[in-house]
Amino acid sequence: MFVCSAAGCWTSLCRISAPGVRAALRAACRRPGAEPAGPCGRSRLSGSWTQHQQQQHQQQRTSTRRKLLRPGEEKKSVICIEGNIASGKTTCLEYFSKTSNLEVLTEPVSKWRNIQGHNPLALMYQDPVRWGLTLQTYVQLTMLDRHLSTMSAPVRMMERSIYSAKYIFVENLYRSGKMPEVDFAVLSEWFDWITSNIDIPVDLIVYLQTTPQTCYERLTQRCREEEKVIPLEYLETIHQLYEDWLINQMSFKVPAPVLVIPANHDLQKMLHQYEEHRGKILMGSK
Ligand SMILES: Nc1ncnc2c1ncn2[C@@H]1O[C@H](COP(=O)(O)OP(=O)(O)O)[C@@H](O)[C@H]1O
Ligand SMILES: O=c1ccn([C@H]2C[C@H](O)[C@@H](COP(=O)(O)O)O2)c(=O)[nH]1
Repeated sequence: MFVCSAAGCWTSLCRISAPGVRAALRAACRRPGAEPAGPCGRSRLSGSWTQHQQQQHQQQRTSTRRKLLRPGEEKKSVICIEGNIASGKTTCLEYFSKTSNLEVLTEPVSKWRNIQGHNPLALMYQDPVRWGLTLQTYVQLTMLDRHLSTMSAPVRMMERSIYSAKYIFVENLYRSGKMPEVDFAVLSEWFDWITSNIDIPVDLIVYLQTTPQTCYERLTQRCREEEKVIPLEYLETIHQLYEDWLINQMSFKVPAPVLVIPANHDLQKMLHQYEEHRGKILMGSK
C-alpha cells in the first residue's frame, strides 16, 4: 500500500517545474492504496502478431482501459520508437508526422542541451562520473513529463521512453563503472517509485534494429557537437543493452509488444518499410 505525507510531498513538488509531472505526482500522492502499474513483460513480435499475443495484449488493454475510460471517451494508443543513438528514430517520426490523427513527440534533447543556460548532455559526455546523475535525473523528469502530457490525437508516437532512459542509459553508466553506486541507487528508487505509482501507458514498442557501425556512420554525419567524443565501442554497448532488453528479453521487463524493423537500409528503403509496416505500427497498437 502506498502512503505519503502530504506536507512532505508538497514541499518537494513545489520545486518541480514540469506541470504534467507535478499533477501526476499530486494525484498519485492522494491515492492511498494505489495499485502499482509497472511493466508487464509482454513479448516480441517480428513482423507479425501471433494469435496468443494478440489475445493477451487485447485482454490486458481492455482490463486496464476499462478502469480508466469514461463513457464516450475514445481509446488512445502510445507507440514508442526505440533504437541506438542515430539509428534513425527522429527520421522515422518525421515520416509519420504527416499521418492524420497521430501526434509525434520527439525526445526533449534540446532541454538536455540547455537547462537554464547549462548543458548537462555535454557535461555528461565530458565527465560521466560527475555528471551522469545530473543528466539522467533530468532525462527521467523530462521523459515522464512527455509520457504524462495530454494527448492531442488518438495515436501518439514518441521517441524513446522513460524505460530506455533507465534500462539502457543509466544501466550503461552504472555497469561501465561511470556511475557511483549511490547515484545509481537514487535514480533507481526514483524510477521504481514512478513506475509503481504512476500509470505510464505504452501499447507498442517499435525497435529500429541497426548495427553499431551504421549508427556510428550516421552519428558522424549528423555531427552533433556533444557527441563528437562518442567512440564506436559506446554504440556497441548501447546496442547490446537494447538487444538484451528487446530481442533476447533477458534483462528487464518489456512494457509492451515489440515490433522489430531492420534499420540499416538507406532512407528510401526505410521509408518503403515504414509504409509496408504502417498497418502493424498504427493498427497493431489498437
Ligand atoms: N536510413 C538512413 N540512411 C542514411 N542516413 C540516415 C537514415 N536515417 C537517418 N539518417 C541520418 O542519420 C542521422 C541520424 O538520424 P536520426 O533520425 O537523427 O537518428 P536518431 O533520432 O535515432 O538519433 C541523421 O543525419 C539522418 O539524416
Ligand atoms: O537516457 C538517455 C537518453 C539519451 N541520451 C543521449 C544519447 C544521445 O547522445 C542523445 C540523444 O539520443 P538520440 O538517439 O540521438 O535521440 O541523448 C542519454 O545520454 N541518456
